[in-house]
Amino acid sequence: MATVADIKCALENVKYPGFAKSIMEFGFVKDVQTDGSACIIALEITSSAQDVEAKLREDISEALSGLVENISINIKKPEAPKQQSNSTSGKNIAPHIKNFVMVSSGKGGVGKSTTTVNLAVAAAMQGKRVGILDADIYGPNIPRMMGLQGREVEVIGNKAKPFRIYGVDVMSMGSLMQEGQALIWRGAMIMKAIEQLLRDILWEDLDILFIDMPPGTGDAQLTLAQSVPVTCGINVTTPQHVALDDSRRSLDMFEKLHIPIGGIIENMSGFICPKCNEESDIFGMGTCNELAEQYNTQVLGHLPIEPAIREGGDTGKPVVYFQPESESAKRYMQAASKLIAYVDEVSDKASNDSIQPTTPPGVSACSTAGASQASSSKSGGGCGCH
Ligand SMILES: Nc1ncnc2c1ncn2[C@@H]1O[C@H](COP(=O)(O)OP(=O)(O)OP(=O)(O)O)[C@@H](O)[C@H]1O
Repeated sequence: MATVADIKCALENVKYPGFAKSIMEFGFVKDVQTDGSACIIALEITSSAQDVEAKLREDISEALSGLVENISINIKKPEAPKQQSNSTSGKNIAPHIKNFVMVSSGKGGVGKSTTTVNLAVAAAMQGKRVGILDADIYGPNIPRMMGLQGREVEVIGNKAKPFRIYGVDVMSMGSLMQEGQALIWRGAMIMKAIEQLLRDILWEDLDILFIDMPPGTGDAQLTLAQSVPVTCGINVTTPQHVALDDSRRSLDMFEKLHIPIGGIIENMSGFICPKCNEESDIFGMGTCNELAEQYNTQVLGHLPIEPAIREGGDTGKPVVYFQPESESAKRYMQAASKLIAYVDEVSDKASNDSIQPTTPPGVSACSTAGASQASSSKSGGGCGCH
């Protein structure tokens, strides 16, 4: 005759799908009742995904198969989120910021930070209250591109004040680390850093916070999406086919995290000669139109290779602000207004309800390691996005 203790002991072996910890360790088992041959188990889980429920039913039945004959499993779970939105009931650690735009790229060096800077300044020039959060922890270039290198961060209480320049509030990991300081980031550290950049910075009430992400798809992206309801993501790519392949991964990530896709910027699309102003094709042009169609999104702009863009980045004088008559500046302005229109359209729908972590605070939801192993956890295994 199985007892409640026997059943609970067997449930210790049932892992929560995608994680290394059991449903008992997570505290998801709320009640167990048995008369020895039949049992009723009440679970409360944080995922609304059908496949998580189905897997749990299967694993629990298997774990109890030799112990009791009749098993009844009641699972309480959150309501399923609407598609293409990330819902208003999820976590938001910076609620005074109206919209969050995640700027991503499949790989490094394609002009993600350059795009972030120029789109943000362009949006500010169009009357929006704008901020830039440089979350590219591996290569924070925003301070140089915004002319903030060497400037001391002002600390008020235990919070840091963003810099204000060209009408934009700016904070970067680069301004908080010593120059040249190299850090090796692990899952739990990345989570903490991203959360602090949102929570411990004195952000004003902003219309849009542009977030310059590290290249690729990893813990930083997932943490951001879990910390605030990201209004939309944009992808920056160059026109070569190899770059487009990497972009697909980035766009897939948005879909997986239920982040609406605001559009694609095709950067280094053609070359504008500074001498004759003629535009010529170098890496290809217009190749991301098909990608945009595939992901049911828009191309925000085709930005040419223009020396003025690079010079603006190197000297901390964004081209959109300092050379508004240049072709690039005009295209950034157009791209920003397209993005603003999209943000206004989807703003109310933003929610991250469906991707909340099921792990305790400080433990990476992407990690298969338990809380006690958090400091040595590697990302990989299961992740918290359902
Ligand atoms: N359209 C462009 N024309 C000329 N130079 C450009 C253009 N876009 C970006 N660059 C230059 O290319 C270099 C890389 O750009 P940027 O740092 O923005 O890329 P990134 O994708 O953010 O890189 P990382 O992922 O390494 O941070 C910079 O020197 C920048 O000034």
